Amino acid sequence: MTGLLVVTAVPAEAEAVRAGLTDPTVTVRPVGVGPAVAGAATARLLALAEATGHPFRAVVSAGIGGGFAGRAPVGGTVLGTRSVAADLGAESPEGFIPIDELGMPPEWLGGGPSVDADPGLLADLRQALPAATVGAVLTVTTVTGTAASTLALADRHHDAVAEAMEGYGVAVAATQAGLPFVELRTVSNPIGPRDRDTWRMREAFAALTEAARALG
Ligand SMILES: O=C(O)c1cccc(C(=O)CC[C@H]2O[C@@H](n3cnc4c(=O)[nH]cnc43)[C@H](O)[C@@H]2O)c1
Repeated sequence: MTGLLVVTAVPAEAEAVRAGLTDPTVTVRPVGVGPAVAGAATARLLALAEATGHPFRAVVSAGIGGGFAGRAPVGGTVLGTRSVAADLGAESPEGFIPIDELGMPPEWLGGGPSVDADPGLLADLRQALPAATVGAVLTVTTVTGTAASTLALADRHHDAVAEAMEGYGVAVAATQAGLPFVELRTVSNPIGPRDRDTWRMREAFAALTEAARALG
């Protein structure tokens, strides 16, 4: 049995995680942006590891993300209680309808539109990262960039503290492989009207390196 698989979206996130690791059994791979490519690439990594007799024991979706104002500060660390496919559903004149309210059976969704973090893995990371904000992390395929959509998401998900673009896809891949999963994010920007000048990538990458010390 090999160690933990940590997947990030982009190589810069993977480098930030590697810089903080103290456990040599942790494998870090950048798998691409968005839930589809990240989920497919994670599934392939897990299958290859299994086929070569070195299966991973757990999967972490890690990287930077946006934080909901008042819930997760820029520069801070977030541990996901669950990863939610927040824009999977249907628009209607009355507003967004989540996929699970459209009458589709959960098995068509790989278990449902939200995957819970493994309780043991989450508890270990909470202990190692006591300052982290703990709550749901939304997975979106479009970065939220208006006040109206920020409000709608925050209203729909009272437990949500952050959003990113890969967690749910990686969570489905881990779950289908029967492996524990958790999402770890550091906050690079507030969620809201798009203003690239407010993004604090350097702080978020530094926080990711610090948080990675807890992995393994
Ligand atoms: O949005 C941009 O302008 C942009 C340009 C170049 C690079 C990036 C990234 O490296 C983002 C990678 C990764 O970050 C996550 N992320 C960060 N902030 C948010 C957010 O507010 N909402 C959703 N996702 C966010 C996401 O997981 C990306 O894959 C960005």
